[in-house]
Amino acid sequence: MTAEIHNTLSWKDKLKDYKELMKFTLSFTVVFSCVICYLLAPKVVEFDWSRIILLFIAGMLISGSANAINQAVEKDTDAVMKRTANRPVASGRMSVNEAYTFALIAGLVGIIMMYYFFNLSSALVSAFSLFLYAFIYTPVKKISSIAVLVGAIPGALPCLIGWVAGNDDFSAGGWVLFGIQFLWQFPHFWAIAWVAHGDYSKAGFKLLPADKGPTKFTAVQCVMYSVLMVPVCMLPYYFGLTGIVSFWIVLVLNLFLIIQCVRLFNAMDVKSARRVMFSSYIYLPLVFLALLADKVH
Ligand code: HEM
Ligand SMILES: CC(C)=CCC/C(C)=C/CC/C(C)=C/COP(=O)(O)OP(=O)(O)O
Repeated sequence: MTAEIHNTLSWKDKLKDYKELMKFTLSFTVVFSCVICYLLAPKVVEFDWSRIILLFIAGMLISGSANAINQAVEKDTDAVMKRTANRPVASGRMSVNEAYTFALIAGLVGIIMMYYFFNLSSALVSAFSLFLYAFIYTPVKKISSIAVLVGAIPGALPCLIGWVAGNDDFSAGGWVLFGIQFLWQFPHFWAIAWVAHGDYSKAGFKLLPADKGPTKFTAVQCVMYSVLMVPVCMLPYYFGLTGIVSFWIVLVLNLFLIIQCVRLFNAMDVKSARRVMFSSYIYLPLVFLALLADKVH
C-alpha cells in the first residue's frame, strides 16, 4: 500500500517536472495564440475539433522542446534566480541529458505532425522558430538587451504558424497577427524584467533597455510599444478579416494597456510594473478572442 502511494506520488512529481520543463502556462498561451490565428485564416471555414487538437498537441510539443533546451542551457543561471531555482534541471532533479532527449523527441514529433497534418510551410516556420528561441535568443540573453527583440520573433511566429497551417500561404493577415503579438511582448517583458530586476542581475542577464536597470527609458518604451499597437490592432479590420465590434473592443483594451504603461511612467515603481505585467497577461487572450468571435466569413 505504501509502495503504491509512493509510486503514485513519484509519477505525479515527474509529471509536474515535465510540466515545468516545457513551461506549461507560457507554452499554453503561445499555442492558444497559434490556434486562434489558425481559426482566423479565411480558408479555415469550419470549427473542426480534431484539427484544433492536433495543432494544439504539435504546438505544445514544439514549444515544450524549445523550453526544455532553454532550461538545459540555462541550468546554472536558473539556479541562482528565486523565480527559476526550482526548475527540474536547475534544481538537479532532472539530468541535462533527459531534458535534451525530451527536447529532441518532442521537437521532431511536433514538426513532423505540422508537416503531416498541416503543411510543409508551417513545419518549416516551426523549426525556424524553435531554432531561433533555443539557439539564438537563449545565449544572447547574457550579452545584450537586443535579446528581447530576437526573442520576440519566435514569440510571435506561432501566430504566423497558425495562419500558414490554415491558409497554406504567407498572406498579409498572418503578418498582421504576427505584428500584434510581436509588439505586445515589449510591455509584457519589460514589466516582468522590472519586477524581477534583482533576480535577473544576480544571474548576469542584460535584458532591460538600460544597463542600470529600470529607468524612465524602460517606461517610455512600454508606452511607445503599447501606443504603436493601436494602429496595428486596427489592421485585421482594415484587411476585412474581422468586423467593427472587435475593432472597438480591441481599441478599448489597447487604451487600458496604454493607461497602465503611462501610470508606470508616472509612478516608476514595482507595484505599477506588476500591474502592467498582469494587464499584459489578460490583454492578449482577450484581443484574440474578440477577433475570433468577430471573424468575417
Ligand atoms: C520576448 C518575448 C518574451 C519574453 C522575454 C517573456 C518573458 C517571460 C518571463 C520571464 C515570464 C515569467 C514571469 C514570472 O515568472 O513571473 C513570462 C511569463 C509569461 N509569459 Fe512571457 N515572454 C515573452 C513572450 C511571451 C509570449 C509570446 C507569450 C504568449 C503568447 C507569453 C506569455 C506569458 C505568460 C502567459 C506568462 C505567465 C505564465 C508563466 O509565468 O509561465 N510570453 N514571460
Ligand atoms: C513554435 C515555437 C518553438 C515557438 C517558441 C515559442 C516560445 C517558447 C516563445 C517564448 C518567447 C520567449 C522569448 C519567452 C521568454 O523566455 P525566457 O527564456 O526569457 O524565460 P525564463 O527567464 O522564464 O527562462
